[in-house]
Amino acid sequence: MLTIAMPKGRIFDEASELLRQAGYKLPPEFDDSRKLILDIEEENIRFILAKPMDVPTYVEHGVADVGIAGKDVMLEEERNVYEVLDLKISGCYLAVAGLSDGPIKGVAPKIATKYPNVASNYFREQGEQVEIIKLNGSIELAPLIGLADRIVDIVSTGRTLTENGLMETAFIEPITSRFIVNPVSYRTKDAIIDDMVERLSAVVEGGSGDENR
Ligand SMILES: Nc1ncnc2c1ncn2[C@@H]1O[C@H](COP(=O)(O)OP(=O)(O)OP(=O)(O)O)[C@@H](O)[C@H]1O
Ligand SMILES: O=P(O)(O)OC[C@H]1O[C@H](OP(=O)(O)OP(=O)(O)O)[C@H](O)[C@@H]1O
Repeated sequence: MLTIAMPKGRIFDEASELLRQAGYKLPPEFDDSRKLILDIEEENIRFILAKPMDVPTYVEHGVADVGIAGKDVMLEEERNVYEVLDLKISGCYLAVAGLSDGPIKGVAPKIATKYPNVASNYFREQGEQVEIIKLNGSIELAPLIGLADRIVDIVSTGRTLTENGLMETAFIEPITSRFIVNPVSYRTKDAIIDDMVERLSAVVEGGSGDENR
């Protein structure tokens, strides 16, 4: 059996749709279940439903053989997993934003973010010394109430920035979801994983993936 770590939340619907297009028979109950472990016996697949940020952790520890994770999560977590396919779903990007795009005053400006590693790597590469403040959500609030000078966060439509009077000051990295694999599973379950990667890849590249099935 192959265990796949699926992110709950935003990515889930697009990832399920991709798997269906690749020919995997996921029952309708799959979409609105509260179960955290779902076995699809006819496909010989077990799904575990995880917080998006935790998916690489399950895969690194081998309790999931494969998983689907945002590139943002991969950059933040730096887990020992193989990133084998860009699924090209749930697109967005990481950016720096603030109340204005002028220079920031002070020696070590405060940067609020859900992504402390991404943010500190980015500012180190820029040669800027900053103080990182880790938050778990509503990041855009931080500059509005004086907790931080800038934020590092995901931008998708740009609506959250606009509605809070913030502007993007730098683009960091484009983000899509990735298919990731545990290194040991890649050796021991190569046939089933290769098959899954091929089928997903066919869908991503434009075919339906199950044309010849
Ligand atoms: N507008 C967006 N905001 C945040 N993440 C997005 C957005 N668009 C796509 N994504 C992708 O979705 C993933 C986050 O999904 P989701 O928001 O469901 O999880 P979360 O950040 O853990 O949310 P929460 O903490 O609200 O439960 C990110 O890792 C990213 O790759
Ligand atoms: O550019 P937009 O389309 O507005 O999307 C970007 C916003 O969406 C995410 O927040 P989320 O909705 O996950 O809420 P959170 O603040 O709890 O992280 C992200 O952190 C931004 O705040």
